[in-house]
Amino acid sequence: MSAQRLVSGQRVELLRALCCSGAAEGLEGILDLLLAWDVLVWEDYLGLRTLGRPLCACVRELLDLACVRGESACALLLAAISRVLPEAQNVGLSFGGYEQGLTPPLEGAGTDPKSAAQALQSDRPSLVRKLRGGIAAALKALLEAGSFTAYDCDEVQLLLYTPSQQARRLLDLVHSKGEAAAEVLLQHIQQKEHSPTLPDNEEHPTECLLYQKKLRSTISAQSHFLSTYGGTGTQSLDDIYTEALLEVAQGSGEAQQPLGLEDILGQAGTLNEEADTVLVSGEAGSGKSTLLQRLHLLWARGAALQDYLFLFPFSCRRLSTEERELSLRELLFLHCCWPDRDQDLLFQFILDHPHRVLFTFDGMDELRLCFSDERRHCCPTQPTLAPTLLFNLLQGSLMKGVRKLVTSRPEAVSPTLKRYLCKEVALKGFSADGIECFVRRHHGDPSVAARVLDSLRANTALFGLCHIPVFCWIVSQCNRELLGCGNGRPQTITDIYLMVLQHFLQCRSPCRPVPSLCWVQDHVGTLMRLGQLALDALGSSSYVFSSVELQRCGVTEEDICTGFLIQSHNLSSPDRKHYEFLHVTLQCFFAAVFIVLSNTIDQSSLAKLFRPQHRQDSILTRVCLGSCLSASSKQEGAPEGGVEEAERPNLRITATFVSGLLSQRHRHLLLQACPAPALDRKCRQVVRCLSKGMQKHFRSIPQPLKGEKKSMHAMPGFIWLIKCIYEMQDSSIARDAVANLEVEHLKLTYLNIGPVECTALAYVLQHLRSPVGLQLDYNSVGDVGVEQLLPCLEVCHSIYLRNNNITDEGICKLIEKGVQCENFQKIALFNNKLTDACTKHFAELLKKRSDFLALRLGNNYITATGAEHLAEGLKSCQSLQYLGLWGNKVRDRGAEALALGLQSCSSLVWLSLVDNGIGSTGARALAELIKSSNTLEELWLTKNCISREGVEYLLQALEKNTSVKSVWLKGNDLSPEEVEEVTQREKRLIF
Ligand SMILES: Nc1ncnc2c1ncn2[C@@H]1O[C@H](COP(=O)(O)OP(=O)(O)OP(=O)(O)O)[C@@H](O)[C@H]1O
Repeated sequence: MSAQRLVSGQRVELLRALCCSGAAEGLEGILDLLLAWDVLVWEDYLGLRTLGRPLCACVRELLDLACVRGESACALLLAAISRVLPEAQNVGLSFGGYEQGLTPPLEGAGTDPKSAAQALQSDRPSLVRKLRGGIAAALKALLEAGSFTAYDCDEVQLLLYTPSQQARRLLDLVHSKGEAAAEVLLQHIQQKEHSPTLPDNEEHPTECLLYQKKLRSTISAQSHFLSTYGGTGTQSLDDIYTEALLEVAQGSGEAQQPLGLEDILGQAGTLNEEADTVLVSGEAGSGKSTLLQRLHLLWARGAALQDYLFLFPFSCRRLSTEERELSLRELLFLHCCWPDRDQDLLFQFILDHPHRVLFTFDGMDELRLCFSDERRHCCPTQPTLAPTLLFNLLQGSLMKGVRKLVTSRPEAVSPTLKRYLCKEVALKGFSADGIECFVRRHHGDPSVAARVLDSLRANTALFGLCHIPVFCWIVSQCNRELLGCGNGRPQTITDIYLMVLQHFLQCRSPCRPVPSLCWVQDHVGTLMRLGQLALDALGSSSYVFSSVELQRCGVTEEDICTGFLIQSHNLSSPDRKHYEFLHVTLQCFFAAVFIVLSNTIDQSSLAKLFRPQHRQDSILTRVCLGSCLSASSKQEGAPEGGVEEAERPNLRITATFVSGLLSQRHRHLLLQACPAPALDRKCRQVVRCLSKGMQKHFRSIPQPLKGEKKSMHAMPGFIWLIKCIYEMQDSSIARDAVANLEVEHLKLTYLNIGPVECTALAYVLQHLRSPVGLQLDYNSVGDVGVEQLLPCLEVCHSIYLRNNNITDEGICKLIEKGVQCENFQKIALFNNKLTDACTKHFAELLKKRSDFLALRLGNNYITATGAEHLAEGLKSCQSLQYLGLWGNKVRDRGAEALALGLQSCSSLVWLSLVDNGIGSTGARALAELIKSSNTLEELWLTKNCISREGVEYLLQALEKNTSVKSVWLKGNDLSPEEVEEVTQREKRLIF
């Protein structure tokens, strides 16, 4: 098809692709290329620029202009679009081969430009890339040469421009100034290219290198040891660090590829080219701080991230304790590393080279305030509050262009912050292999490691929990308790934390080295003192305690010796010690112990802990826990006007522990320290709260529209309630909780559901009274999660597990169970890691279950062999209505096998073989299927390699078929004329 027709025929799609992100970067990049390739002259460009104009209007004008200019302009436009737009935005666009076929002139390699101004135009795309990290230095050169005025410089550096826009604005201004200015700029760029290590400004490399050396050795010393376990500091990170699973946060719908550590700051998964902040999100204890620590260590050793001359690590926990106003300069030098000399020069160098600097901020969720972009602060030397500095750095108003790496729990990432993210990477904890590797590293003695692993494999719920590194660490740490626990095998998070409690109290407490059955009673004082400290602080998002705070709660030296509190090295000085809990989840656990054992917690406090926590509730939360909050945390008061307090995911974790502690299984322990009536009362109240919480969710279910299923879309709070119920380990509570849930479809997509959540979900949902469709798409269920879900498969008529990292191993277990489940009729497994190995099992399922309705296996790794196995099952299947194999590789042989297998199937309504490498031979076989079927309505064959000959078979088959409504054929091997011709003959062929 001609390029002109492709452009005019796809006008709507092109408009959507170029405007959907709302950012002008795509269009501007295209204009750069078109200018360089002489498709546009300067006047065209000025007319098409986006400055101050609606993006869509500019795109429309560009499309019109290309069409008017004719075929070669359109061909180059298509080539430019395919080069510039990210793949996700190109989906569905057809470039008709123009993206490769017509080779545009190489940037800067065409005819030799006659003048510097022409060189700026023909090299424009690469100049934009080169300039965007060094605007300040280029302006300085132009200013010094008298080509630019201070006013020009200000105009280029307007805050509202992205770095690329600043670079373009600079080039535009140079163009308007003429040849002399262009020469200055080119010369500056050439000089810069000859000194690649320290671009822009070479004046003070020695000072920079000296500071870099100091920074490296400081960071290396800080990150060498893992900070956990009693602060003994003896576990080196090199010995214990285990790779965890990292993925681009979901949303693209693409199959997830695991990322390596260096990919975090690489291109993969970039959503917003103009933003400089990368977020690593992960649940509590998933290893975010440890991952940052590893990156810091590697940088300090020169083993990773070497593009960055300086790395400045920050802890949000520490920033939260910073009460002074301070400037960016003070923040860097005081919080990270003090320069021994030439501070002014060094700081100026840092400001001039933002792209060579990396800031990391660990634990955004621990800041007391929510991210806000309302208070602007742009001056690097003017003091302000630490959170204001942080927020302005993240959004790029301060030190634009500097790379930021932030970690946070997912709940604490607000939509406002998301707007400033370049990309989001999800940290998913350990894989099954990772757990094994960690346990082996943790135990010097291989026989102990083997026994721990055996006991984990024998207890799948516990194995599921070990995907979260902090739980894996506890389980490994407490191997003696684990291996000796006999029947009472740990199942829940509370079980694990009670195990570590017992371990520390018995092994580390100086006063009672002999293990005792009454260990709670023996240590009740310690528990209450540490519990009160933990709870007081949680109410005000405090995680670091001064000696004064310890004294206020009566915490003794002996309590500290138990090892739950460690000295906070960053904040302690010889005369002022500060402490923090070993891990924040342990702080939550101690807070829960206090809530359960204390007689000062009244009913309303407990009720409020279980309320859904919205932001506006956070002040309330403080009030609700007021009875046990100490004076100091109350005094902190509300934040300054306009800034919201951060959410408190830790209160949810605390509530989960409270539920677990009140479970009957732990009653004997708690009775050592609390009378039964008090425990009964609290337990009854928690059960009531959980039940009420569930009812509230059910009440929010809308009445279905006519013809639709009654469906509930669960929010994160629902999963939390389910986890609390699981912690109670009482099936009657689980049964009552869902007794009133009457839905046909339960949607639990994008909720970070991993194996731990699957265990809890299955525990509760198995009690549903009528079968549901369980939609778990876009989570991290994995093979272990699938196994955990099996108990509730009985009540599922459909299960949707798209994009969940599931392999043949997990799916085989699911099918084995599914074959026996009466209600089970549909499964969707799009975007997983399935291969031919699982197809025999599906064939068995189809043979044995005469009422199975839908099998969707799109975007996996199934080839012709797998299709042949499936076909065996299809031969005896008389119920299947939907078969989806989009994005596999069954090719002609597979299509033939499937078509043959489906010949006798009198129920099939919908078949998708999109993008499967099928040619005309396959089309011929599918034509036979069309002839024999009187149920098939839709056949999807988009993106294959069927030629005109293959389509002829389909045409002839359709002449004899009345049931088929459409055969989708876009993206096959037909010329535009052929497409025209066949659609004239058969309207049901859709291109
Ligand atoms: N990659 C890893 N290799 C070895 N151990 C790890 C790893 N990640 C985490 N751990 C263990 O788990 C503990 C908790 O991890 P970490 O503090 O990094 O989690 P986090 O995600 O930052 O938690 P939170 O959000 O609650 O602060 C660590 O102290 C360490 O013992």
